[in-house]
Amino acid sequence: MMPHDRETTSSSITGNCPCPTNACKDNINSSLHIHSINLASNVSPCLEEEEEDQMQGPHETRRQQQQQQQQQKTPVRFSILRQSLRPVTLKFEDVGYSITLKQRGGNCISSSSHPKPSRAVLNRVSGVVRPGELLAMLGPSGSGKTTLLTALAGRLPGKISGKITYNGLPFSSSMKRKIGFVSQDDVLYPHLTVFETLTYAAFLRLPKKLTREEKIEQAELIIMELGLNRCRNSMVGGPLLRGVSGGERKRVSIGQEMLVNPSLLLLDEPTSGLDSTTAQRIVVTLRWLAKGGRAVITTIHQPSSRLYTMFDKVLVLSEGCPIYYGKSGLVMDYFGSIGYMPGFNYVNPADFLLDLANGVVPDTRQDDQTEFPGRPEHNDDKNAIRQFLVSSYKKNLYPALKDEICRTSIQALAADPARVASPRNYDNQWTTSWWLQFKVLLSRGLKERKHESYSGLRIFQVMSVSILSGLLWWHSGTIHIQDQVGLLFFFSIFWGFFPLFNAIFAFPQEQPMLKRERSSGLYRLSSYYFARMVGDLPMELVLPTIFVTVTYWMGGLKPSLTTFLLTLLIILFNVLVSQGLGLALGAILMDLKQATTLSSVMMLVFLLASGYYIQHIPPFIAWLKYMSFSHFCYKLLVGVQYSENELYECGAGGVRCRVMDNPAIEFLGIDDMGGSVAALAVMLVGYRLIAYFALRLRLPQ
Ligand SMILES: Nc1ncnc2c1ncn2[C@@H]1O[C@H](COP(=O)(O)OP(=O)(O)OP(=O)(O)O)[C@@H](O)[C@H]1O
Repeated sequence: MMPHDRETTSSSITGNCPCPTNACKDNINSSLHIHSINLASNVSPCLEEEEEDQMQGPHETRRQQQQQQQQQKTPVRFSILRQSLRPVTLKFEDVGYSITLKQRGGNCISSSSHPKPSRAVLNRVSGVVRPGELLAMLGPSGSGKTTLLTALAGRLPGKISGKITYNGLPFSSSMKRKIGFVSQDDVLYPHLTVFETLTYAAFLRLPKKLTREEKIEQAELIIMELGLNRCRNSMVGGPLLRGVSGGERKRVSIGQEMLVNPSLLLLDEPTSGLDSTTAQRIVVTLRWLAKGGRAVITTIHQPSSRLYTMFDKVLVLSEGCPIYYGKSGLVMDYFGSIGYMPGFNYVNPADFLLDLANGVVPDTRQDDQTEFPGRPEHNDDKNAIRQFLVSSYKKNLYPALKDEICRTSIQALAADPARVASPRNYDNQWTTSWWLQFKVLLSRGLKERKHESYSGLRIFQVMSVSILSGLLWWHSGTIHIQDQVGLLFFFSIFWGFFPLFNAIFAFPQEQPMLKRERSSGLYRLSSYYFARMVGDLPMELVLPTIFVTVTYWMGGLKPSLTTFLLTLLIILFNVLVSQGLGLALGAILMDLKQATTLSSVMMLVFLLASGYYIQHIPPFIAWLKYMSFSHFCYKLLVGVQYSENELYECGAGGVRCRVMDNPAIEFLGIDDMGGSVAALAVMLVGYRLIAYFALRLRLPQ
């Protein structure tokens, strides 16, 4: 399984392999090529598949043999993960972080009777991780591991004290593209399959110079590497949709970040909830990634002893304070030197470390009569033990660590002349072009939302309302002009409400994914925004078109194709404006409850102020109608339906009246149609601009 082990065994055959891509032409790429053979031919598929193979009949086996032969004929693969393109040395010095307490008396660290308004979550934590090293952060739940990891990834909001540098430089927008961050909660699109998720990630993350096929190939390699082949075509799933298992989902998250070919990879509990074999497989992969010149940091809960031995360094936290930082193999010696020799029950050093970090020393050999100054006499005083461990760290390990940090600063500068020669190299451009980002995001959005957009329920909702209203207004005719005007008003209101409430969900629902991907600098906000707008269009326009077609002709409106088409155009215009308002409200508030409440109030105001229900609105509040897109839509609909000099039957015995004399139409006024179109156009652009800038403010730059 360990890829770098395979590398040594198969390098001898590189000379014979055909070189399929341009990328293979130079020396660097020929080393990628070496690895490709390993991955393509030597990677053992996941265990389940091997077992399945054994159970399959000869026909299946023959098919697989054919596939293998086919594979041998196809171009040999290479892996971008073979080597980090720009190794990064991460240093963190005396990192501190506090949170403000919202409620009084919630302080679990301070024993003071006067609770402080803030609580230290991290307290002067330091360390260095060089390319090629795998650092594990251990500590009890709540000890600050995730907080530190998030700080190191440059994603922690608020003020962080101390210093965090990457090759001696502070966090920058170019650095964020070199960091892979796997959070504890898997943020993935539930309706995409494993293969689709990783392929879209490859399209967005891998550099322009790779072709589409090469990017797909990289996604395939990751699938093989993480043992996801069996579930490659299963939906990822989420809280409301059953998909792949939790462990598989975690591996998909890791795979996504591996596709950045990160220089620095940070993982928050990547093995949680996994069986020990899969956990080991993941740590082996992390180790391999580290050996490819990356700095890898992972938090981990209770690693088994065989996992523990794979870590190069360990950082142990206890209530935000470090109690050990150093080589994983020296941990027992260190704690032995300060008076905590592990007893025979501690086969796993991680168990021993976690007990100590909790202030528990139940099974140590303290009967050796050696004096350890300061060591608490009573093993049941957890706070005293923790304090002793923290002060021992400060006395014994911290000075050497400071030295190491200092030395690393000088080495990092020497090892990275590119930075000195051309600091601007660091401000690199986007990995992919705007157009490619747009295309990928559009395709991904369409796939992810097709279930929602084309949901039978939604179609049923619109169709049933259209048929019902067609029946209610059945062949109304101008003789009942008031009813006809009512139908036009209903058009403007229904197609104001419906798109508005659908659009409100767009950004709040996608926020976690957007935050994650924007933090990694995957794409421009504008490419995402346009892809979203365009992706929503088909369904936003198809449903009202069907609705209007059915209801217009059933409702007996003017039987003129031109009038029908104009009516349809006005309603589609209204739909786009209303959708824009929904997007803006969603982006500003980013809270579904607040957004739906506010929009229902707004729509109610628009409904009342549009001029259909109340025709004598007091002048001091009459301006409200100018805020209402429904008012302009209603006015335009009436304007195209009736002409100024048109007559209609207004009484018994064939009495005819002017349309303009009808009180509702007279009050509305059907002059100045151009003004209404202009008002809607301003709203169409304005709401979308507001939504865009609100998103910019809300999301990481
Ligand atoms: N934004 C926040 N608001 C309130 N408390 C916070 C916040 N961020 C961190 N904390 C607190 O800081 C402490 C450290 O949290 P953190 O998530 O870093 O711990 P952890 O070691 O990763 O825990 P676990 O292993 O359970 O994930 C916890 O007590 C947590 O409640």
